[in-house]
Amino acid sequence: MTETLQTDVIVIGAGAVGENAADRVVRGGLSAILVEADLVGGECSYWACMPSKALLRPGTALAEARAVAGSREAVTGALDTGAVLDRRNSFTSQWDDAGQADWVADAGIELVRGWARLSAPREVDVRTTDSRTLRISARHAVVLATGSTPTPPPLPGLDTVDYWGTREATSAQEIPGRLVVIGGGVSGVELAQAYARLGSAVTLLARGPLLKSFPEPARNLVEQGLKNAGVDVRTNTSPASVRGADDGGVHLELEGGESVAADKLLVSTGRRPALADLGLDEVGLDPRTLEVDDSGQVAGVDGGWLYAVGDAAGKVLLTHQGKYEARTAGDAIAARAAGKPAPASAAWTRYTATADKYAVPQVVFTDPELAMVGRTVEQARADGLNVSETSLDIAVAGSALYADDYTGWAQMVVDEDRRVLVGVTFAGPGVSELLHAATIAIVGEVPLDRLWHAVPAYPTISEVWLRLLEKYGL
Ligand SMILES: Cc1cc2nc3c(=O)[nH]c(=O)nc-3n(C[C@H](O)[C@H](O)[C@H](O)COP(=O)(O)OP(=O)(O)OC[C@H]3O[C@@H](n4cnc5c(N)ncnc54)[C@H](O)[C@@H]3O)c2cc1C
Ligand SMILES: NC(=O)c1ccc[n+]([C@@H]2O[C@H](COP(=O)([O-])OP(=O)(O)OC[C@H]3O[C@@H](n4cnc5c(N)ncnc54)[C@H](O)[C@@H]3O)[C@@H](O)[C@H]2O)c1
Repeated sequence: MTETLQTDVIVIGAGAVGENAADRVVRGGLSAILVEADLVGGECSYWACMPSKALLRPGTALAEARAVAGSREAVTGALDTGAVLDRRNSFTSQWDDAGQADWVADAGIELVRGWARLSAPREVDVRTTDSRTLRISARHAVVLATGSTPTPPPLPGLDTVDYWGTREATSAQEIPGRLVVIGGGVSGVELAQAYARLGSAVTLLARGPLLKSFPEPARNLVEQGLKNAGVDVRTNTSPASVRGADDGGVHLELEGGESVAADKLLVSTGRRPALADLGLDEVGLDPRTLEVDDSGQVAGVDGGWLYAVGDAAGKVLLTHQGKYEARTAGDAIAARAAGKPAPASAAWTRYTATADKYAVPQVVFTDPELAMVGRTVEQARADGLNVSETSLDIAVAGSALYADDYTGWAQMVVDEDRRVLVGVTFAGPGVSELLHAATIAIVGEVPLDRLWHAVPAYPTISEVWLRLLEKYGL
């Protein structure tokens, strides 16, 4: 028998993004049901951001202690692998979502556990985890916050071997002796370095350069950091086939004729929005061509009741940006339900995720870190902007104090017609905490002549801002 429920807004997917969307509509005075098929908290909490950073941080902390004379002499041991894994396990709450489910309840959101599918406009059927069938109807909106799924490469033999995706790599309880990683994107480089520092002999295969979308001097520093950690980095290298080896591991033939043997294979070759088996066809939509506007609303839906946010929307696959989309969509839903105008076309309103286009910050948490916000020179020129580029090595009193032989690089991209920043990149130890200043300068469109008055404290790495502005000509 089908049970029925009614609410104002149904949110499908209780990852970080779905949680925020539901929270926002409840804060806006509406009721919300949040449907989750797996763990409340989603990928970021249990198999992505949190565990991957927990695996990286101890290696970075140890390397930073070794980079300073005085503390270097005090470091006599190696990483304690068991303690690293225990700390990672505690960051994922041992893959138990009770804490997050409590947060959902405290936020006034109703949680339904099960797999949700659209069955009609504003209507969702849920096969619950305890095998009931629910039909939920929404008075105002349905929000897709279903995340993304990995896209494995069409590699001959891959379906015959037992390989890791990022889920297995972030939740593993043992460190493989030899690990081969396919994919030179952010997941690939972060996990390659984490495992190398935890004791694996790691080979990283990238079909092009590492971290292709970042400025070359910055990604070169990360590549050197990986090599310093012992990773065998092979750029412009693709596997031709893989098969199981007699010792229980894997054997890869590379396109150049070489081969690599390993105990484990990690495939991290990207992700795509998780829109399959959601019933989109039931409401006349093709999951392959979903168009989502700046307020999260899906195009071509009568009455505008369908929204998509976070990885599911496919715009920017980052937790913080997805949560921002969730806040803007949640506010837009609440405003529209109250009959207020919430146009998606006006930039920088609380109903539009404008920063998705101009000011996305991202940190690659390797050692050294790579932190970038906004556009590269190439992206800005492709957008028709008249930009200049100023770059230099990070060499200020703060960086010298931070680490002996500190090596870093910084770049700013300036829109010359408006004399404002449109892109900033830092690479080097400890630069991730410099990034938010750049994000504020870009979002605030702070004129360079005013930025000149933002004096960095002495002696911090932030003094690189002063050097950049001086080199620019101020
Ligand atoms: C290894 C790795 C490391 C990363 N590190 C970072 C990082 O450091 N910083 C960062 O910003 N981003 C990072 N990311 C990206 C980040 O994990 C994602 O952008 C983020 O998790 C997306 O959140 P989401 O809520 O949109 O999706 P998800 O977290 O995937 O949540 C979607 C939820 O929907 C549920 N669901 C799907 N379909 C249904 C259905 N039909 N019915 C019910 N429930 C359903 C799923 O079970 C899931 O819980 C990383 C990604 C990876 C792979
Ligand atoms: N620190 C962070 O913020 C962080 C960390 C990890 C992941 N993420 C995000 O999660 C998403 C997924 O990360 P990801 O690293 O899996 O994806 P990605 O898209 O960043 O990188 C995928 C890599 O795999 C390569 N690739 C794709 N198909 C291939 C093939 N057939 N053969 C060989 N190589 C192939 C691509 O060239 C690319 O280098 C990204 O959007 C990323 O930004 C963020």
